Amino acid sequence: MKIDIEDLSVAYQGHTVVAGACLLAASGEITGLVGPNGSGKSTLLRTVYRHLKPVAGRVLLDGTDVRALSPARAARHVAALPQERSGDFELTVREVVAMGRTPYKRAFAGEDAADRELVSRALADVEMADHAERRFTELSGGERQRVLLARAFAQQPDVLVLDEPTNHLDVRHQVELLGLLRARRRSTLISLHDLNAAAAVCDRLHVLHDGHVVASGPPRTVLTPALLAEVFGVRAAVAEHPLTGDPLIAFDHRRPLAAAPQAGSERSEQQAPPGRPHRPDGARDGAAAVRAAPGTAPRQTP
Ligand SMILES: Nc1ncnc2c1ncn2[C@@H]1O[C@H](COP(=O)(O)OP(=O)(O)OP(=O)(O)O)[C@@H](O)[C@H]1O
Repeated sequence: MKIDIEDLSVAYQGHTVVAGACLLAASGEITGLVGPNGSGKSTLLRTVYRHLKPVAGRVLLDGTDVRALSPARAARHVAALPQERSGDFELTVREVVAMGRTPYKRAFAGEDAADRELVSRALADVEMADHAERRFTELSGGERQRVLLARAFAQQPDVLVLDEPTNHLDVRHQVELLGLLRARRRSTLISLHDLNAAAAVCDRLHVLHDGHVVASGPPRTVLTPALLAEVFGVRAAVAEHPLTGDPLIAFDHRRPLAAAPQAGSERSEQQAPPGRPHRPDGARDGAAAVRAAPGTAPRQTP
């Protein structure tokens, strides 16, 4: 199932924080949202899982506006791992994961064998099967995150919407979670702060800056030193990962703040200036010009 986000604007108390965003998350692909703090990633994701209503624009699931779906129908299509947590559940881990089956149940209907099997599998996927009978409130932050992810898996959605799913996870569980997402090949829209993780796991990236989508494309063409300087304000080199061949970003921790880009400097085809809406056009994807951050030697990625 694909997600089409068309000219989406979202506001809090009249203050627009996502402005005319257009992006496509293709069926079966992992689509990443990256951007600085406050750029609008969570807000955009909240409109996809219907927590927020846009002031303009639409979110289409295979052409159907998500707001036209009943809550149960929407929950069968979209499972979310939001940043905001709806209270601490006084439930066992297994009961929390079983909540993922609710959209498929008639009122007061209990679990059947198929539900129990799906819940067990979801718990095993996130390595929490041994904790199934523990209280959710007794878990560490990373363990809770994995249980909530298992709940999303148990929901068997067409689309997974994950807001910073690697928060709280140690490095092994981060790697495993992202590997699991790749192995599942389910349509996934994911926000990530870790740009190296985004480069490794995402088929396409959309970069948000001040509520605008300013660049879109495969990680290799989007994550350039120029964009990292301009959008994130950091000096960085982009190399090839020696083990995987993915883009590998090395930040300059000694001089983190990049100088403002030179006026009239070269810009890749997919990169609109911050503050100006970018309309992704898959047909125009291709190798983008790679410009080094100010003060570094220019380099080309393959
Ligand atoms: N409930 C809210 N009420 C008012 N303003 C909000 C609310 N939630 C977010 N904002 C504001 O909207 C803007 C975008 O926030 P959002 O959480 O979408 O950004 P983000 O890119 O996900 O940030 P981060 O990387 O820090 O999680 C920010 O300026 C934020 O302060």
